[in-house]
Amino acid sequence: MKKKISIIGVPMDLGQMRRGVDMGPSAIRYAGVVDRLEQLGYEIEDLGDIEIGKPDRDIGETVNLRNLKAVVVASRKLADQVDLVVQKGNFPLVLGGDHSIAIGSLAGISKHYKDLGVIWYDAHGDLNSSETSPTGNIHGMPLAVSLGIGHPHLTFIGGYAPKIKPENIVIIGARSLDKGEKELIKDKGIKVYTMHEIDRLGMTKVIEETIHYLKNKTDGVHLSLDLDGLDPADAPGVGTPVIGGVSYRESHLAMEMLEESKIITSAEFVEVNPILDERNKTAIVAVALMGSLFGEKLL
Ligand SMILES: NC(=[NH2+])NCCC[C@H](N)C(=O)O
Ligand SMILES: [Mn+2]
Ligand SMILES: [Mn+2]
Repeated sequence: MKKKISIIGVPMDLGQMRRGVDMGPSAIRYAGVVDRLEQLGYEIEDLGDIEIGKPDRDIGETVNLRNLKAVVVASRKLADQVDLVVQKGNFPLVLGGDHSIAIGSLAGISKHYKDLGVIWYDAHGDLNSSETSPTGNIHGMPLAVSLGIGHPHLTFIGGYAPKIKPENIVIIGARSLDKGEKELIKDKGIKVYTMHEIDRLGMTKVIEETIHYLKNKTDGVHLSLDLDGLDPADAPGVGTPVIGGVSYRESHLAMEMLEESKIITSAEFVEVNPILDERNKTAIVAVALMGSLFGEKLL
């Protein structure tokens, strides 16, 4: 029997400065996510969107943490929703919204696992804190926050920290890392497949190794897929594009292999910005990748 999928939209744009990423969930729904997954035989429950507040007016102690208060409030709401979905035994599928939403997703999911694994499919490490961030944008911080690094208002969402262990993380697609992020990766021994390794090994080997690396030490794996992990030629509708990324074909293969492995227990697709997109291409790509992740086959 197939698991029921619960979709949660998070129209969050406060974790960065490009307007339009709040329309990501609409763009992904418009690209037909519900029909696509229903056709695969899943029962879909669309829980609608989490309510996102207004940008913070006062800066105060939140220097280099843009909109900290509003991000915290939204993350708590998302964590509660995701928590309920996992409690019900459904598969949480979170649609973003900027990548700061991973803070809430992981806060709601991780409490249900002893050793949650995370696959971070992204051009970036998102391992900054207010001390290392060159921008103050919280979407560049969620993976660090989930490791318990950062402002306590963020790291303690859900009432516990850390959410994940460094040895249970695999980053795939990295090609833009800030100085502090590189230091953290070395310091914590986080497994990273940069574009260099993807070029050298090929995606098949990268995903085989990733599955092997996570399979026996984790009791669940969350896929956090930032569409900017893909090359901007295939996914132009993102706020922080970086050339030289993973192709659509490679990403498609990665999703199929993850589906076959049955290790993925929750997922989020983030940073879809229809304002910056070309005819909703990036949302269409996101939905195609979701199709593969949930078992779509040509024959
Ligand atoms: N989720 C993302 N797109 N993150 C981009 C982060 C870019 C940069 N490293 C920063 O900290 O601002
Ligand atoms: Mn990114
Ligand atoms: Mn990201």
